[in-house]
Amino acid sequence: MTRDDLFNVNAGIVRDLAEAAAKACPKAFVAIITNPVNSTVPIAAEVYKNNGVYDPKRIFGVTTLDVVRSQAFIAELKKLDVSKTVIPVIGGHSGVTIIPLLSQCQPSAQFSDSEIEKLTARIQDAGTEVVLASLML
Ligand SMILES: NC(=O)C1=CN([C@@H]2O[C@H](COP(=O)(O)OP(=O)(O)OC[C@H]3O[C@@H](n4cnc5c(N)ncnc54)[C@H](O)[C@@H]3O)[C@@H](O)[C@H]2O)C=CC1
Ligand SMILES: O=C([O-])CC(=O)C(=O)O
Repeated sequence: MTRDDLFNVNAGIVRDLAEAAAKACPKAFVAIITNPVNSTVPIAAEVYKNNGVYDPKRIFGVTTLDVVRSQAFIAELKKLDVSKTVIPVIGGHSGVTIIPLLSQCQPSAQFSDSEIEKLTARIQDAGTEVVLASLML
């Protein structure tokens, strides 16, 4: 089970909320956290397009957890102060679409090829572990 399995229920909820927002407050900044984020953001974008009010600079997917987890894993590995570790993460919010920019880590850190491989996989899979755990409750 992954975030994609949440699609059937959540797609309709996001569509209806986006429809209402496109009509009531088309200029608002919309931050979409509902999973699967990689699909719910495009759904909202399509609804806004259908309403003739789409502005790509106003619709966002929330992926901050991927940043926070990257910071925690890197600080742990490199014995850094997590509160001072900064690591940009770009892309989406699922598996290989989550792209931690390890070379841009601050303070700067050196990673071996094996560390890059393991860290990247851990960061990309961490959220899926959370989704799985919440479904087992
Ligand atoms: N992008 C991210 O980093 C994260 C995404 N999420 C996603 O956020 C979503 C919510 O997660 P939680 O807050 O943990 O769940 P939750 O179960 O605590 O809250 C869900 C809320 O949605 C409401 N709801 C249910 N059906 C609805 C409908 N038809 N219309 C409007 N509201 C409805 C429920 O009453 C409940 O208050 C999930 O899709 C989860 O996967 C959660 C955490 C992080
Ligand atoms: O839906 C959730 O609670 C989990 C999630 O996206 C994450 O931890 O990245």
